Amino acid sequence: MERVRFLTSPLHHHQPRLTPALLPASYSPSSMLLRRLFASLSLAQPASYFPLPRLISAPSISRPAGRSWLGFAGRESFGFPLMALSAPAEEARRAPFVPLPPSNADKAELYKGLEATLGSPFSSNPFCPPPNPLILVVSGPSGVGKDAVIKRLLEVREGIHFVVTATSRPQRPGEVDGKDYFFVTKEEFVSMIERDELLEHALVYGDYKGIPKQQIREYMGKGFDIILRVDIQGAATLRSILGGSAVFIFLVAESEEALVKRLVSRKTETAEMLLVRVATAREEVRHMKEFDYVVTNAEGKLNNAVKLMESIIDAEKAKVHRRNAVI
Ligand SMILES: Nc1ncnc2c1ncn2[C@@H]1O[C@H](COP(=O)(O)OP(=O)(O)OP(=O)(O)O)[C@@H](O)[C@H]1O
Repeated sequence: MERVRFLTSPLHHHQPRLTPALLPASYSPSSMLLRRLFASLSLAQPASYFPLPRLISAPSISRPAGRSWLGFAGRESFGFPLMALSAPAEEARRAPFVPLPPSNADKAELYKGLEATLGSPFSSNPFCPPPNPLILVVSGPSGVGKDAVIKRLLEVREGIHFVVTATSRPQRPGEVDGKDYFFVTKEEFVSMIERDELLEHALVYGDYKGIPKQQIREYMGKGFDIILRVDIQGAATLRSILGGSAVFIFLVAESEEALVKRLVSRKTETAEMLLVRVATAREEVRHMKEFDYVVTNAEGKLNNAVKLMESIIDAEKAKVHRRNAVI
């Protein structure tokens, strides 16, 4: 009996398809149509109803390299081959037919066979290039725990650089110059502004604070993610500079009450300073909606806040449409 070979789409391997390139020499449109009809019927009905099961019983599952699956329409219709396939230019472009090795071939043979049939070697290039370094802008009311959360995050996760801010405020007990802040005089700070060395700067509670650009460039160049710790005013300025290229995270305590207790326990502010900070915090939480994420740093739950920060970083790195910050 004359053998007819079939192609099988990877998505419809139960539906063999005839392709013009694999037709027997005796092909004519009418005989083709007849065979097509038989094939369709035999697929639609149990084999016992059909007198020609052999015609399609063992289709050779192979695909010519570079060949479109559109040689024929599906078995629901009996159309002729599409014109595009029979065009001479298209024929010339096709790679020679390479049969697949049998399914029981060893792994290496099957791999090579798939490559040969597809007509090009499998690429070892990653599907997904490495993520861009992130700029994370962390903000929130005074005393919410920005320093505490960032410090712990840096302990548990590698590849993050905390940008040390320059400030003209006096050093607090326990703070280290060059680690917590660069402590400079007001005059020194003003000359940094004049030399355009700061990405952003502001006067906060009577003291200057600003972010040195060079530090960000240097660490992003080494592939580090960058953390910027700024007050709400600073975050708003950075949003206008960086737009959607950075990730803006708003840190809150679980309640105003908890925030005040935390500030009081820190014992670093006078009563007047506390009053200003608490009143300012009331206003600041209204700006939460201008951030990308909000992280609650609840009393005694510092680690939970840090875990959430890590999840945000992971999710940002898995984004299809990536942020691309340039300083
Ligand atoms: N989850 C938490 N539970 C209990 N105490 C915390 C928590 N997070 C931070 N603290 C404490 O709260 C106080 C304020 O924290 P921190 O200094 O980190 O706040 P901040 O937001 O950086 O404040 P500021 O903006 O005024 O510098 C610190 O004494 C810190 O140890």
